[in-house]
Amino acid sequence: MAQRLSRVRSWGSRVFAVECDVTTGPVYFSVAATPQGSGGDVRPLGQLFGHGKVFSLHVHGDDRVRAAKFHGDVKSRLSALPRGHVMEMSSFLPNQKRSLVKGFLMRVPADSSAADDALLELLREDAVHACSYATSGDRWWQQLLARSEEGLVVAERFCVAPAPAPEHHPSTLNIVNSDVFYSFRDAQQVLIECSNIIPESKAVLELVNKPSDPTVKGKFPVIVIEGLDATGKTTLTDSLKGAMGAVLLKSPPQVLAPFRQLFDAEPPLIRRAFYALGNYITARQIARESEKAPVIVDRFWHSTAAYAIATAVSGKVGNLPGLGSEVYQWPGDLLKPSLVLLLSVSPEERLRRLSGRGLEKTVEEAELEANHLFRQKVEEAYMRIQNPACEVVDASPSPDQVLQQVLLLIKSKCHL
Ligand SMILES: Nc1ncnc2c1ncn2[C@@H]1O[C@H](COP(=O)(O)OP(=O)(O)OP(=O)(O)O)[C@@H](O)[C@H]1O
Ligand SMILES: Nc1ccn([C@@H]2O[C@H](COP(=O)(O)O)[C@@H](O)[C@H]2O)c(=O)n1
Repeated sequence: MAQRLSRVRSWGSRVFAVECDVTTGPVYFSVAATPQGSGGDVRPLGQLFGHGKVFSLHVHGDDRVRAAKFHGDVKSRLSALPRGHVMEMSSFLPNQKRSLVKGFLMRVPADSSAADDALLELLREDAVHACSYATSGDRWWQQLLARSEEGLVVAERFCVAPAPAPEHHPSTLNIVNSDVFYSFRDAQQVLIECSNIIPESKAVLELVNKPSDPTVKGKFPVIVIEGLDATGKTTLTDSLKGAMGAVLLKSPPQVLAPFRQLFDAEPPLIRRAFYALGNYITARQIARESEKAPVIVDRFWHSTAAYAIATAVSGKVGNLPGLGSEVYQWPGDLLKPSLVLLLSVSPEERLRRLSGRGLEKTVEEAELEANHLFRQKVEEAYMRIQNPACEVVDASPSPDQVLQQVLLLIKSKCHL
């Protein structure tokens, strides 16, 4: 057990955050080997641990690809438990980047034995740390569980105390290089690490590995059109192509289309690295085509970063990293467009356009519809990305009016 604990660096100084309600924010607590003066409101702890049986699980491990895959596996196994309620739970060292470990808090009725069986099975994996919660006297205890011949046993226990909310939401600690990649090499490294378990990674790596200098664009302007789905990007980019005699490119590029569905089903680490690499392929195409004509690009790095940040940061828009944070910086080795335009329509108009189109939605698109908070976070993250920042375009008028408005903007910003 000592060996198991040693892998969880500084367990005693970790803070735990449980997302009970995304609108009110997480409940924070810390643990210590001996009781400490609580000095905080203990009622949320009672509300968290005091109903039925409560367990928490964290997936640690040095192999980040395996840990990411296993985390998804744990979630589906816990979610399948009858009469269970699963909440996101993370543990972290306050203000320490890359210290976040993701996990779950699970509540089941007191008479349920299914959860014990599931934990016993999961604890076969070294990377899993499971705890139960119990009260004695006026204190709550976190009990680290281990497998034994008799079943689950308590190996060690820690006293729980309320902890103050950190300055920044904990999910922001691990965005860099887990959700958003700021160099070709960092994204490429994830797919290299995946090659054994996802053979298609090798084919993607071969497509991106072609040598060239992707940061340099040609003499013609490069205009990126961004926005949530159904804001009119396809309609506008097609019209701009005709009106400007431009070349139309997309990110992810067509060559990655056969792999997209597969990578969309992978955990964020792998999925986001795939989209990041797609931008470098598109950048190469932009560099080549902008030597000959203006280039219009349907989605680029703003989309990759904004969706990734909005997904990684749970809860309210206020939980996003602040304006000026490093997470909104453009990758130093990625070609910079001349202009980025963000199409914006009201949520009602977007839904009208989505339903009018009647196409099948991706899971993420379906979530956008259901989750107002998520949509707000994606739009806010789009607008916080810097250098180049995007110009917001009101895309609610008719297609032709939007086209004329955008042509004028391009003329003035790109000095055409
Ligand atoms: N200015 C507009 N006014 C009214 N309807 C529009 C306008 N622009 C596009 N639409 C309609 O809205 C729907 C979505 O448009 P479009 O496919 O261009 O959006 P998109 O941003 O490319 O979506 P996605 O990202 O999901 O591919 C289509 O049915 C399209 O005809
Ligand atoms: N450059 C990009 C483009 C897309 N994504 C991800 O794809 C989804 C939206 O794509 P559509 O084809 O539906 O427009 C969205 O969920 C993004 O996560 C990306 O990451 N980078």
